[in-house]
Amino acid sequence: MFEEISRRGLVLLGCGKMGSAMLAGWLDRGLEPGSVWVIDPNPSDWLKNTGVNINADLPDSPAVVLIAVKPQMMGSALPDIADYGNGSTLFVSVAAGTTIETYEDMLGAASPIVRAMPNTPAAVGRGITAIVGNPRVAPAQLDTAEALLAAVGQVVRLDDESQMDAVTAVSGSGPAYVFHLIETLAAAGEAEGLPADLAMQLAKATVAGAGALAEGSDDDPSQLRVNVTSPGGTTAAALSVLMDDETGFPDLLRRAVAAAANRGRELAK
Ligand SMILES: NC(=O)C1=CN([C@@H]2O[C@H](COP(=O)(O)OP(=O)(O)OC[C@H]3O[C@@H](n4cnc5c(N)ncnc54)[C@H](O)[C@@H]3O)[C@@H](O)[C@H]2O)C=CC1
Ligand SMILES: O=C(O)[C@@H]1CCC=N1
Repeated sequence: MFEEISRRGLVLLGCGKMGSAMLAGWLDRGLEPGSVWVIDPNPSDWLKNTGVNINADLPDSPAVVLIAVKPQMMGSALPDIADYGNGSTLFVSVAAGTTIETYEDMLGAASPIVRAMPNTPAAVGRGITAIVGNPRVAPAQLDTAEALLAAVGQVVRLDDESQMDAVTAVSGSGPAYVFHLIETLAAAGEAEGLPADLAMQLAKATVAGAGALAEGSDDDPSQLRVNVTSPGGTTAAALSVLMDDETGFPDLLRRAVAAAANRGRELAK
């Protein structure tokens, strides 16, 4: 699956949390470290031990340049790869907010550019990434982007770039909401008298198990919820709090997801 990248190379611009999550997944799945060139002024110890090329002379015509710097760093980072613009190199950006039009302005309108939104479970092969390309992206290049990202989880293709801020708010940022759920579920268990390590073990296993059941079951999540809820029992007591119209999850998550999507729109400006 990595043949073209093995031949021409992959340049990773920025290798922080998201770049490392994807790189870890690719290396686990057999990508040769020698075919990866990372540009990052602050390489982590983990990165230095992977065997990839770090801040070294770059290949002439890499198959893919993957952009994983923060949106606010684009102005200073993109000049390092601008020479690849308007050629056969495929650019794939995972930055929240930064639009395809911005890349066309900075890298050349003839550049094939895929905008992607992955998430950090990519590090364990359980990510999900949404992708959309500009008209310069040939079908085979979109397939390459999809194959690269499919190596670290599921991939969905979007009809329209305008969906990207909502995707970012649901699945790009979403792992943080789930991690916060684990933290607060464990803290609530402690408040009910459990030792901290036991509360955390219960919270992590519950979220992981429920996620696996939701993904693998023929029943939808609302039915799975009903299956846990004995009439007049403990779950019903908890859900009366969580499903409260004014203070419960639905309104809270609606506001949280809207805040993330709005921030994505602001970053685009
Ligand atoms: N962390 C996440 O869960 C996700 C992040 N993203 C996107 O990934 C991008 C990176 O985010 P994180 O990895 O979280 O940030 P990060 O801060 O962990 O990583 C950014 C990296 O860029 C490097 N960097 C700074 N200036 C640079 C330059 N001029 N040239 C090359 N590298 C430079 C930094 O040293 C750092 O290692 C962002 O655009 C973000 O929107 C997308 C989906 C999920
Ligand atoms: O917080 C952020 O802006 C990035 C994009 C999605 C997840 N992390």
